[in-house]
Amino acid sequence: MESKITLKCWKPTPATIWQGREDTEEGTAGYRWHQQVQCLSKPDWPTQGTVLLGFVCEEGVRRNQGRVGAAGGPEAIRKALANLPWHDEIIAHTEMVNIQDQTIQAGTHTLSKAAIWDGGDVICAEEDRLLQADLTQAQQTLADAITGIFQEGAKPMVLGGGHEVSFGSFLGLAQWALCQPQLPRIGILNVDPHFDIRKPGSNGPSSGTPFYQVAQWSEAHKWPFHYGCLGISRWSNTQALFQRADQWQIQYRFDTQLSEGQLPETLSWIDAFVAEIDWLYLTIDMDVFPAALVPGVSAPAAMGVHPWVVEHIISHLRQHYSHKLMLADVAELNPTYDRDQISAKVAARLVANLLQ
Ligand SMILES: N=CN[C@@H](CCC(=O)O)C(=O)O
Ligand SMILES: [Mn+2]
Ligand SMILES: [Mn+2]
Repeated sequence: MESKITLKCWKPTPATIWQGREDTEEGTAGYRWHQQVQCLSKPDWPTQGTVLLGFVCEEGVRRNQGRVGAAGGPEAIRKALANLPWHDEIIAHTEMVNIQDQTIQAGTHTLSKAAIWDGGDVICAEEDRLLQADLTQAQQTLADAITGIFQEGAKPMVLGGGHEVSFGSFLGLAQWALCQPQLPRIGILNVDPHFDIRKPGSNGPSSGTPFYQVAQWSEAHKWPFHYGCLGISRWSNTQALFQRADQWQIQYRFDTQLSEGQLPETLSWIDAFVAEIDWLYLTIDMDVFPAALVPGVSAPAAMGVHPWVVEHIISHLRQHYSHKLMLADVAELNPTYDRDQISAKVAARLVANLLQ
């Protein structure tokens, strides 16, 4: 089934992005991601596996007075992913086609979990950047793509884009929740020094407002607002934001509580958060990491959380809550300010750790 997304806002990924080293002497055991990921030429979603979906958008960052460049995030993440070693079962390309065409009989293969498709990009068109409607339209297109992927039986993994990606990601999962016989409780876990609960200003929603928008949407739909933040910096949020976080009973841990030594407490905090929900949406803002390690972001953090800690969090979620972890995205990678692709490589590792 072709999903009803606005094709004006969607582009397939050129297969040429998926390039890298080839260790031919090792056979398939030497494969990397570029030898396994298959690009979809149309938004005609597969019935299994994971679909990488880019959100080519920095309009929210611009409106939030940030350094633009995050629209280049999805391409930079794909290029960094391309050369990573593949750590799952190998699927022959003909089998990928067959999986998509559903011509393989059920039970004749065990490879469906390993399939990773490149589902192209949702675009916030450059020529229309000054129009609020287009950010909203891009977020809605992303949401519809996500819902369509779930409907077909696959899972989306979203590559941002500014953190305005999160309103689209949430909406996509929420639309899928509304299709369920019993409404699941959705929780959002944001790994970020910022709450991103600013009130939209006169220029509309931005990268600083996504969870304010989620809170409003939830209130309008009489849904509870389960929102937790890991890595909040005292020095990256004003009193107004802390007051709103308290008023909305947002649960959070500070960056100063996220050292490796404090992992047991952090993982217990996560256990308590996840116990209250049925579906988890994980969003990782790349500006949570120290700028010295991850310089390629819109708003760099002076100190931040070490990537090891975030990798531990991902392993914990995968090990204990893979049945609840429905959706993840990575936001705010800005290749314009990157150095030797190191930020893109950190983002790619996070994505790879979430999937393999
Ligand atoms: N996505 C969020 N961005 C931060 C930006 C902070 C800054 O520019 O320093 C925020 O709105 O709080
Ligand atoms: Mn953010
Ligand atoms: Mn942030």
